[in-house]
Amino acid sequence: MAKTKYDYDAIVIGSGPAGEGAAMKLAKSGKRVAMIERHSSIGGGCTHWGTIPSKALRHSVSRLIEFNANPLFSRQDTPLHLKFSDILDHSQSVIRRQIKLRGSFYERNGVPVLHGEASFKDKHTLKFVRDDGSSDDITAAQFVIATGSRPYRPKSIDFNHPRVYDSDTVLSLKHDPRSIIIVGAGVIGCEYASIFRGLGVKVDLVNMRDRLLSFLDTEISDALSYHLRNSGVVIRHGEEFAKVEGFDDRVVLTTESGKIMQADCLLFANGRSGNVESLQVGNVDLQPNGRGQLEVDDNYRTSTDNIYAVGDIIGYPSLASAAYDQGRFAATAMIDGKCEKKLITDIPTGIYTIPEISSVGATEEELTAKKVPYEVGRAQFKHLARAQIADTQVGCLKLLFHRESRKILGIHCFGERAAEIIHIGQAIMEQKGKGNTLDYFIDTTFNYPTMAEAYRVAALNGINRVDG
Ligand SMILES: Cc1cc2nc3c(=O)[nH]c(=O)nc-3n(C[C@H](O)[C@H](O)[C@H](O)COP(=O)(O)OP(=O)(O)OC[C@H]3O[C@@H](n4cnc5c(N)ncnc54)[C@H](O)[C@@H]3O)c2cc1C
Ligand SMILES: NC(=O)c1ccc[n+]([C@@H]2O[C@H](COP(=O)([O-])OP(=O)(O)OC[C@H]3O[C@@H](n4cnc5c(N)ncnc54)[C@H](O)[C@@H]3O)[C@@H](O)[C@H]2O)c1
Repeated sequence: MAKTKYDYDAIVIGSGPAGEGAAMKLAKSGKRVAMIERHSSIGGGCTHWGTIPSKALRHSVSRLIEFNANPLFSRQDTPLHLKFSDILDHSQSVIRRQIKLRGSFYERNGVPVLHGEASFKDKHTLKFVRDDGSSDDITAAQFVIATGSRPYRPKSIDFNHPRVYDSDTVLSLKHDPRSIIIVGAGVIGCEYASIFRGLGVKVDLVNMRDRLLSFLDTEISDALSYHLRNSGVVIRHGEEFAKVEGFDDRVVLTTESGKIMQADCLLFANGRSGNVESLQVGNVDLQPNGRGQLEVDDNYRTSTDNIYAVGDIIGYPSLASAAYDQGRFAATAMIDGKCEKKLITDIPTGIYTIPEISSVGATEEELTAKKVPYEVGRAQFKHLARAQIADTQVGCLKLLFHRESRKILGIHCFGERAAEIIHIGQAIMEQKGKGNTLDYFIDTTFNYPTMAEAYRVAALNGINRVDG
C-alpha cells in the first residue's frame, strides 16, 4: 500500500548512529527508505562534533604523553609540544575517513541521502528545506526521528564571545590556549580536561556535584580525581557558576561561592538538549520534555503511531554505542509490529579520560546498599608483564562477584585500553546461569603477556579472599 501512496516507505531524519542503524535495517529489509540530514555531510553529531573528534583528539594526546615519557624516543632536553590545532588536523582526517566509510553504506544499500532540514507538516508529510532555501514536501508511511542532541547553553553565557566555547565550537578553536576553565565535570568535561592537560594547558575543572562522575564505582571515580589532580588539573567540587565574563585577553568565571577564576578561554560542558525545535513535532501531536527529548515505548514508537524516535533525542543512555542498536530495534518494530530484542540491561560505560575508564554492572556502593554478599578481586596493571612492557602501569581491574555463587556482578577498570579490556569480562557476565562465574577466568589459559591476563590475576585474588 505504501508503495503507491507515499514517496517512501520510511524516512529517517538524522544520520548519526541511531539514524544509520534504522536506515540500514530498513533498507536491508527491502523498504524504500530515504535519509534526511541537514548537515552537509553524513555521520551525525557523533562523527562531526562528538564521539569521533573527541576520541581522535584524546588518542593523539595520549600518544604524545607516552612519547614524552619514553626515554627511548624522547632524548631531547625539551618535551615534544603539540598545539590543539595540530591534533585537530588529525581528528579532521579521521572525520573525513568516517564520512567516506559511512557514505558507502548508504550508496551500497540504495538509500538516498537528502541534505536539508526536515520538519513535520502532518503525520505523513515532511517539509524538506535545502540550504539554498528551496523546499519540497516529502511523504512516507513511517518516520524515524534521530536528530540527536546539542550542547545545552544557559542564556546567561555569551557563546558568541570568541573565548567562550561549548563541545561543538571547541573544535574550531584556532589558538593555543595556555589555560582553560571547564565548567561541568560530566563525561565531556572530564574527557576534555584530560585532553587539554595532556597538551600542557592549565585546567580548572569546575564541578557542580561533590565528586567526579558519581555514577561510577567510588574507587574508580576517586582514581580519576587523583590522576587528574596528579597531572595538574585543579578540580573544584560543589560549585555553581554565577557569571562568565569575556574580555579581549581573557575570560573570568565567578562562582556562587565567590571564587574567581580566569583563563585564556572557557569550555562550557554541562548538559545537552535534544534537537527537536526545528521538527515542528506539535504538528504531529508530540510534546517534548524540558530538555527537548521525546518519549517512546518499548518499541521506540512515539505516541503518534507511525513515528519512531531513537538515540539522544529520547534521552538515556545518550551513547553512540546504544544509539545504533536502538535504530535497528526501532526498524525491526516498524517492519514486524514489534521488536523482541531490547538493549542489554548492563550497558557498559567507556570514558576516554586519561587514564581511560570502563565499567559494566553493579558498583560496590550499589551491592552494599542491596546487602548483596559480594567479594572483590583485583589486578593492578603494574603487576602485569604486558603493562610493564608497554609502560602502561597506571590502572587496575576490579571484579565484583557473589561470595557463594561466584557470579560476576560488576567489572570496573581504569588505565590504558580499559574500554577494550572490559568487553572480555562483559562476555562472561552476559552468560546465563552457571555460564557466568569467576571460575572461567581461573580455569582458562590466557595469552601471555596480555592485558587480558588481568582477569586471571583478579579472579585468583578474589578467590583467595573467599577460600582464605
Ligand atoms: C564530546 C562528546 C563525546 C562523546 N563521546 C562518546 C563516546 O565516547 N562514546 C559514546 O558511546 N558516545 C559518546 N558521545 C555521545 C554520542 O555522540 C551520542 O550519543 C550520539 O551521537 C547520538 O547519536 P544520534 O544518532 O542520536 O544523534 P547525532 O549523532 O547527534 O546525529 C543527529 C543528526 O541529526 C541531524 N538533524 C538534527 N535535526 C535535523 C533536522 N530537523 N533535519 C535533518 N537533520 C537533522 C543533525 O545534523 C545530526 O547530523 C559523545 C558526545 C559528545 C558531545
Ligand atoms: N565516553 C562517553 O561515553 C561519552 C563521552 C562524552 C559524552 N558522552 C555523552 O554526552 C553526555 C555528557 O554530557 P555532559 O558531560 O554535559 O554531562 P551530563 O549529561 O552529566 O550533564 C551535566 C549536568 O547538566 C544537567 N543537564 C543536562 N542537560 C541539561 C539541560 N538541557 N538543561 C539543564 N541542565 C541539564 C544534568 O542534569 C547534569 O547535572 C552524556 O549524555 C554522555 O552519555 C559520552
